[in-house]
Amino acid sequence: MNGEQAIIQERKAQLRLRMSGVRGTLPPEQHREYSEMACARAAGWLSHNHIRSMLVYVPFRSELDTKPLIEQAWQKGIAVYAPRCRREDCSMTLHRLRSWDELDAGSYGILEPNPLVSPAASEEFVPEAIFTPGMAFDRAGGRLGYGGGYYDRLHARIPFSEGAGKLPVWAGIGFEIQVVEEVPMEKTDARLQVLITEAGCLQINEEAEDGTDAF
Ligand SMILES: Nc1nc2c(c(=O)[nH]1)N(C=O)[C@@H](CNc1ccc(C(=O)N[C@@H](CCC(=O)O)C(=O)O)cc1)CN2
Ligand SMILES: Nc1ncnc2c1ncn2[C@@H]1O[C@H](COP(=O)(O)OP(=O)(O)OP(=O)(O)O)[C@@H](O)[C@H]1O
Repeated sequence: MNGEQAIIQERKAQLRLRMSGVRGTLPPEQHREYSEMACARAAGWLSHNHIRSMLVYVPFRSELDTKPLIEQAWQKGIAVYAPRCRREDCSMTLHRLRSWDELDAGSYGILEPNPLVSPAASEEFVPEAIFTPGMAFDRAGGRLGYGGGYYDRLHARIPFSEGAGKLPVWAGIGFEIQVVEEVPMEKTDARLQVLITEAGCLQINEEAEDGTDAF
């Protein structure tokens, strides 16, 4: 690790500390209302872009509740996939999710698809949209996760998938209170193309000026 990377990682650690409690400050009623508003925006965005398959996180801790989005997608016949963590190498496998019964407590206590009921999709499979979780986001596509690098690794693998046709659109979905001025980004961190919150759906078009890759 070089000095510049070490500084960015230290800034990320500080931002994680600052943001870790923020989502939890939303009163339950607001948490539910904002989750529904953001999910409705996300569902509208899917329709507008004729998206037929998506990867989406199943919420844990105080994350935005993506269940209304998943149910909307089921109703519209959009194929829903959820990730399963492999802690050994911080990678994720993608599993088709057809009902809530297919989920079990997995890594970190996150509800994940039971692989016996829903086997992993092939490594070549690429969903048309990927909704990422985050502790913080910025308006230039910056995203801060829990620090496992799970989504960065997924991004690193997908463009190189054998036979991958269209690349997915990467969209962050979270609460407006999670949007900060700037998330520190390393070279391996990819930027989101869309940011959806209860307040709006932001299309991020600008070229990054710091050399970080776009999702
Ligand atoms: N709903 C959801 N699913 C997700 C993610 C997410 O952010 N949200 N992830 C996004 O990448 C991955 C899981 N990443 C995680 C990484 C660390 C910890 C965690 O609890 N870390 C401890 C400290 C270290 C440890 O116990 O190993 C902590 O925060 O206290 C949780 C999830 C994949 N699935
Ligand atoms: N493509 C990759 N291959 C290997 N290691 C990677 C890759 N991308 C990121 N990493 C490493 O993973 C670690 C965590 O990265 P980072 O802090 O960006 O996680 P995060 O985006 O907050 O987490 P997550 O994606 O799990 O929510 C860092 O040490 C980073 O160098």
